[in-house]
Amino acid sequence: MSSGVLHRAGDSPVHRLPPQVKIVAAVVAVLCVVATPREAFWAFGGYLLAITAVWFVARIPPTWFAARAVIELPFVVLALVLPFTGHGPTTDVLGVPLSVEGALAGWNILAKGTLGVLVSLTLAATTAPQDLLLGLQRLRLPSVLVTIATLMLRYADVVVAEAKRMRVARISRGDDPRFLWQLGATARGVGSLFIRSYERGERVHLAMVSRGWTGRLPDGRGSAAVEPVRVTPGAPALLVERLAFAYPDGHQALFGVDLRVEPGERVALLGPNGAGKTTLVLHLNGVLGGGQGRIEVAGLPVAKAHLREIRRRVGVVFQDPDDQLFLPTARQDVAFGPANFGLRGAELDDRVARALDAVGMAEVADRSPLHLSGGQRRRVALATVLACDPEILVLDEPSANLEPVARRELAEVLLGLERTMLMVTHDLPYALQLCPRSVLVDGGVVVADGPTRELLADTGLLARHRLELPFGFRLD
Ligand SMILES: Nc1ncnc2c1ncn2[C@@H]1O[C@H](COP(=O)(O)OP(=O)(O)OP(=O)(O)O)[C@@H](O)[C@H]1O
Repeated sequence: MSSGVLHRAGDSPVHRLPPQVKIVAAVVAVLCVVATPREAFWAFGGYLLAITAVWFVARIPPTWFAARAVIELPFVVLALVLPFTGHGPTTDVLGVPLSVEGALAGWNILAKGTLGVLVSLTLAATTAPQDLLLGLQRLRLPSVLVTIATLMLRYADVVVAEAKRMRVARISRGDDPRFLWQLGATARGVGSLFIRSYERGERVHLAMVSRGWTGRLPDGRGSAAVEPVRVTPGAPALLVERLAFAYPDGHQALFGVDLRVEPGERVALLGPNGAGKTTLVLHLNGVLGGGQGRIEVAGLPVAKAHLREIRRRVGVVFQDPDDQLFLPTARQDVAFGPANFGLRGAELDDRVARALDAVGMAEVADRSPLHLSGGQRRRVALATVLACDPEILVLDEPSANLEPVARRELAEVLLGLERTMLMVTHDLPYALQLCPRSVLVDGGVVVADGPTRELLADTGLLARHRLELPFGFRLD
């Protein structure tokens, strides 16, 4: 959405029209086009004239539409085939007999298809995707449909963003997708684009599941409040015993992990790439399961019967904030989790406001998260989890891709939160700053556990597990 796939930023009377008015106008225009008899050639000319007048007012050059008209290709192909395959009387064109009925049917499809595409492109060009969703909401479309449209837009955004990244990567390696001999590479690129988009979609889904999503849309009626479950007094915040797990493809990632975290502790989870850190944390709120061993959260076993309560208690902030943010505004994204857990009305609004406030993001509440900077997005992603009021905060690489100031500001926010915290990180100074205790995982088992300063001072241990303090960093 943010990438403005189709939306062309501008400030014209057309851009300024309320989105619901534009949606209704577009639907009426398409219905008129469809209802027009195919022989009324003048009417189609009139429609085209009206559409170009809108482009003129909106200051969108026809070339912009020409470049995107490729989506019309199926209509063109069909329109070209029909004169050859149609029945009835024929007429000779350059010695080739063409079906009159087929030609008229082809024209009908081409004219109406083209006008339909142009109307849709005009709407998309002059209305930001999030405004389109707002327009649908104002038109009182069932909230279920608006949510589905939101998710579809988010997915389209994911596909376009991946496609752009892959295109840049290809072009920078000397590839030029315009040439025919690059067709093979382009085809392979499309295949891998879909796999990557699917994987991204999976991660967005995991982040949704982690915030209480059960497949039911939070439409204000569906979710019941979470029943409070009795906490075992004196139980550790987290208890993991002999946890072993293999992915469905047979790859074993965990080989018997033991971990105990007391309430209020802040623990860093360190380890080289592929050590099993993410696999471990995804077990803590039951997103991954089916392995062997025991996991308890405040004495409550992580089992199917308690998953809702477990997910309310264990908030997972994913590594990439884009996996966590998918709704039109930051406020809606932050409300997603608590709404799934049954909060409504003033209570929900209050929870959202407090979470945004806690991360210093109250002023961006009504902006699209996808238009925020990387640091702001990470804070909003944290707010989406804080709003669920979890007792345990699990953060996967919170400082990744942050500029130094944003990294420090996030550390200040995290230090101000009084919660049990488990932080997966490769950023060893960050671990030292935020977590008095560190657990080192490698090869799917815990290989060291102790005060962060002591672990980081053990250069032999770090070297054996491919960890290294940054150049110039000294442990004083
Ligand atoms: N969906 C999957 N299917 C199969 N194997 C997987 C899957 N996800 C992860 N793995 C494998 O499991 C092992 C542990 O991966 P995991 O992502 O937990 O490591 P990590 O410690 O978080 O690594 P990193 O620091 O690189 O993020 C790796 O060998 C990885 O290739």
